Amino acid sequence: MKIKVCGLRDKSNIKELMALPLDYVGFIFYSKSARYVGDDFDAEITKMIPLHIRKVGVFVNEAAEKILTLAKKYQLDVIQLHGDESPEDCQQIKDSGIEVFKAFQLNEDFQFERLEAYHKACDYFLFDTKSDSYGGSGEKFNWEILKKYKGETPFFLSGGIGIDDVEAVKAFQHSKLFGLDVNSGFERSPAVKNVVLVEEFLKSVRKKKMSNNKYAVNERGYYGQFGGAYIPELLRANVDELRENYLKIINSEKFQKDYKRLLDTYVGRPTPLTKVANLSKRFGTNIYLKREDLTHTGAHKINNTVGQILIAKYMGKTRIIAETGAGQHGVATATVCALFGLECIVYMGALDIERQAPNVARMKMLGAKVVPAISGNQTLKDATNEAIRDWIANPHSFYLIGSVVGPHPYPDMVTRLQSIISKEIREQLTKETGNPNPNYVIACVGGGSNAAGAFYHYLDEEDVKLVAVEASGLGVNSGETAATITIGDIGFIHGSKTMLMHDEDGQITEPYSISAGLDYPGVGPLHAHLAETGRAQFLSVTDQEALDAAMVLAQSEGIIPALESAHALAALEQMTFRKDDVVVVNLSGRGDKDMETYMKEINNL
Ligand SMILES: O=C(O)c1ccccc1NCC(=O)[C@H](O)[C@H](O)COP(=O)(O)O
Repeated sequence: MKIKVCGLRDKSNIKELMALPLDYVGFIFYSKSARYVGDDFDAEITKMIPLHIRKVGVFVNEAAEKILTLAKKYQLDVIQLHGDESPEDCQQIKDSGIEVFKAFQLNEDFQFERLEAYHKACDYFLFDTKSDSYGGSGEKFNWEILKKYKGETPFFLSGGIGIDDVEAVKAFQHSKLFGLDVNSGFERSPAVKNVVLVEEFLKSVRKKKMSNNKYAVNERGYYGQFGGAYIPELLRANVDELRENYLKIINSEKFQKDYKRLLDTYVGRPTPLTKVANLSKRFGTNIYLKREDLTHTGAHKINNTVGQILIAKYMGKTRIIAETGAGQHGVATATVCALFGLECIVYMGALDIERQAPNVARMKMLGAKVVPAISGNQTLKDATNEAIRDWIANPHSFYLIGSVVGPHPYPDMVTRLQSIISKEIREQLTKETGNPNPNYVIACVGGGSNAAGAFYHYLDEEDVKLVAVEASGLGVNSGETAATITIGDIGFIHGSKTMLMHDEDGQITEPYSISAGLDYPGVGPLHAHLAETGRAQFLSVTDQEALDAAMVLAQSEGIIPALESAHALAALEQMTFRKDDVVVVNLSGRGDKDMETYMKEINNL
C-alpha cells in the first residue's frame, strides 16, 4: 500500500519526514490553501528529497504552462489536479511526460460514469471528500460508495484519514486501491506534520496482516486439493519418520543457527538484489534481479541441499540418495555430502548421463557415485523411480529431493528451505524503497522450488502479483513442451496429487524444454493450488523467447543467466508495467552450465 503525505512546506519538518518509508510527498501550489507553499518556496527543499520518494505538485484550475514551469523548477514527478480540469487538461500534462493524478470529490450523488473520459489521461485517481474547499477539508466520505467504482485506473483513498482509521483502512478492500493520501489528520499546524504520528500510522497500516494461511500446507499435507502422500506401503515408515521430524528440526534454535551460518559463510548469502537500469529502461519500470546466480554452485538449489543435509544429520542418517535430471540438483547434493563427509548416491537417466557429461564429472569429483537409470526413457522420471526403489531397500538412507515435489512433507520442507529468497527480498526492498512489497515477483517454474522460495513471504500479501513462468518448449500445442499448468490435468506423480501432462491413456508424457531444469512433466502441489485459486498468474515462454531474453540480459546488463532464469526474464516481454512499479525477477541461476546450448542455438557465438 503506497502512502502519500500531502501539504508540506516546512524545511525541517520535511527533513524529518524523509527518514520515514514514504512513497509520495505533496506540495500545494494553490494560493488560497492554508498549506500553500508560497511564492518564494525554495527549490533546494524539493531537491533534497530522495529519488525514491516521488514529489507531487497539487494544483487547482491552474494554466498548464504555469504548472509545467513549476514542475521543472521543483523537479515534480507527479501533478495532482484538484479543480475542474477536463480530460484534455490532464492529457496535456501527461503528454509532457509527467504523471497525472486527478482528484474527484465524492458524495452519495457522485456519477462514476464521469470518470470514463479520464482513464486514458490519468495515471491514478484520488478520491477525496466533497467539500466547499478544493481539498484538505479533514472530512471523511462514506467509502462504501466506492463499490460502484468499476474503472481500470487505480486510486488513492483520501479525505480526513487519521491515526484512528488504521483498522478501517486495513479492512477496506477494493481491487483498484493503490494508496492512501493523508494530510490534515496528521498536522500540528497548517503544513507541519506530526512526524511521530505519521511514523506510527505507516507502521500500523503496513504491519503484516495476520496470515490467514490460505496458501500454506495443511496438517495433512495438502494445498487445497493438491499434495498429500500417495506412496507405496513400503515407503510409509520412511516418509512418516521425516514428517514427524522436519518441523521440529527446522524450528529448533540449533538448526536455525547452523543453517544461517552455512547460508552466510558457505552459500554466500544474502545474495544481492540488483536494480538493473538498462532493463528497467527497456520495460519502462523498475526491475530488480534477485541474484541466486551468485550463490556457491551457481543456483538456488544449494539453499535446499544445505538445509536437507542438516536435517539428515540431525536424524542420524549417514547415506544420502538423490535423483537428478540435468545434474544440477545432483551437483548441489554431492557438494553438501562432500562438506559433511556423507556417502552420496545420485541416480541419473542413462541418456542424461550422456547429455550432461560435465555435471557427471563434477558429481564424481565431489565424491558421489552416479548410478545410471536404464529403464523407460532413461531420463529424470526413471531416475526418480530408481531412487525410490533404493530408499525402500535402504530405509536408513535420507532421500534428498531437489524441488517442491514428492510426497508430503517434501513440498513444504523444500519451500521453507527456499523461503530465504523472499525473506531477503523483503528486507532488501525495505531498505531500497521503504516498502517490503514489490508490485510483481516473477520466477520460472519446473518443479517450482525457486518460485516457491521467491513467493513464500508474499503468499498472503495479495497486493503483490505473483507470476510463474513455465517452459512451453517449441510451443504449448507442439507436443514438445513442459507447460504443465497451461496444458496439463489433475493427476498423481512422484507421490503427490498435482497437475501433470499425460497422454490419452493417462500415461505421463515426456516433457520437453531447451532448459533441463524446467523439463519436468508435473509441478509442485503448491503451484497447482496457486494456479487453481488464481493467486499466481501462469505464463509460458518458448525456447526461442528464452534464448532471446538471455541475450538481452547478457548484452544490456553483463549477466549471463541460466536458461531456466531466462524464461522468467522473457515473461517481461508479455507484460505491461507502470512507471513506478517495482518488479522483482528471481534470477535463479547463472548461465555457465548452458554455454554449450547457447553456442549451438545462437548465431555467431
Ligand atoms: O490541502 C489543501 O489545503 C488543499 C487545497 C486545495 C486542493 C487540494 C488540497 N489538498 C490536497 C490533498 O491531497 C489532500 O491531502 C486531500 O484533499 C485530503 O486532505 P485531508 O482531508 O486533509 O486529509
